[in-house]
Amino acid sequence: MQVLWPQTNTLWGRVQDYIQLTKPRIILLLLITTTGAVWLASQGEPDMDILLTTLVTGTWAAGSANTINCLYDRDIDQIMVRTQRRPIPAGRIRPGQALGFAVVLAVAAFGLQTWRVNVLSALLEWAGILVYVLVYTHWLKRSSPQNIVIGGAAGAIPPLVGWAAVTGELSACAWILFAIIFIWTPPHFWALALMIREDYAQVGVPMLPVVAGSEQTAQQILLYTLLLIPTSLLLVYPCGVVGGLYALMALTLGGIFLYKVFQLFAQPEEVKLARSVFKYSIIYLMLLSLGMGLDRWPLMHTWQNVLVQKAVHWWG
Ligand code: HEM
Ligand SMILES: CC(C)=CCC/C(C)=C/CC/C(C)=C/COP(=O)(O)OP(=O)(O)O
Repeated sequence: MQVLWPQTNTLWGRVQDYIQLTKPRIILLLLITTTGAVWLASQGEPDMDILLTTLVTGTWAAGSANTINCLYDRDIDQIMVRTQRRPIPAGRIRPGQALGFAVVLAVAAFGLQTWRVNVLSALLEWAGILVYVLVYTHWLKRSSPQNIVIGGAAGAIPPLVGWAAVTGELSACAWILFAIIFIWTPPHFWALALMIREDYAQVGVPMLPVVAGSEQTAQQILLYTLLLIPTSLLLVYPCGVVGGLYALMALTLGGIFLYKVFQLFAQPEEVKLARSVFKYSIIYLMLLSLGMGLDRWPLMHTWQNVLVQKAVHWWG
């Protein structure tokens, strides 16, 4: 069968196609979690050069990983309704072009991050690409219903990159940031998979809702969400890198998450509830990262100390 590659005519159309390959909305959230880590590691006073360079190279590295994923999965992406119109399955970008683009992005990310920041953070960016491409996309996605639990480690690497960019090493607190996203990933993804499980079933991808059904998936979502809340608080104690404002935000955001997940647990077949959990998972992670930033905002820190002192005085 002859394959046609209808090219997009205008330059802007081509640029848009390449941007689409990188899954930019997902990158935005990855950058937000990276920024949260940079903020905490530098105690609210980040070096702007380090922050901006890490965000630029993080965009390139994640863009490279996502492009390779689009390339590798082009066979199933062509069949699933959600992914059919992506540039490779729709024939707007050739596989060879996508590969070249991904290699350039990965090499540029490594070079710039090593040159301007440090080699550990650059190596971690490459580790993110390798885990996502080899462990998740190649090894587990099509073979195990636990694919995203283990493969989810890739998406949890950006905070390690941010931390290493500032300190040149990985402390226990960096690993707690990693753990927060690692545990957040199953509720995030399985809620979505509940909504589109027919798509996955059609192409034989063994996502948990396809293999184990809605009830067990909702149960697993609940377990991970229950674990997520105490994990998010480890940054307050024993880490001590954030204080009361973050704790309040983590508890409130976690409480809302748990409420939504309980609703889904009660009615696991209700697609509307799964959609609500999926959308909220994104808002949760955005606001939790914002909470880290706000808590360590220099002025906010002073206010918190004053409030704590007043409270102690009042009670005492
Ligand atoms: C292995 C782990 C993960 C899997 C399997 C996964 C899977 C997905 C899928 C299939 C989508 C729908 C994309 C689409 O409609 O084209 C999605 C959306 C999204 N994911 Fe994840 N995800 C994972 C981890 C993450 C991580 C770590 C982040 C960021 C910290 C993230 C952020 C997002 C965002 C922001 C969206 C919404 C994108 C939009 O509005 O189109 N995901 N995820
Ligand atoms: C440090 C660094 C560079 C880390 C890379 C992290 C990264 C790119 C995570 C992406 C996670 C994600 C969107 C998985 C979805 O894949 P999928 O194949 O299930 O989604 P799809 O079906 O929409 O293609």
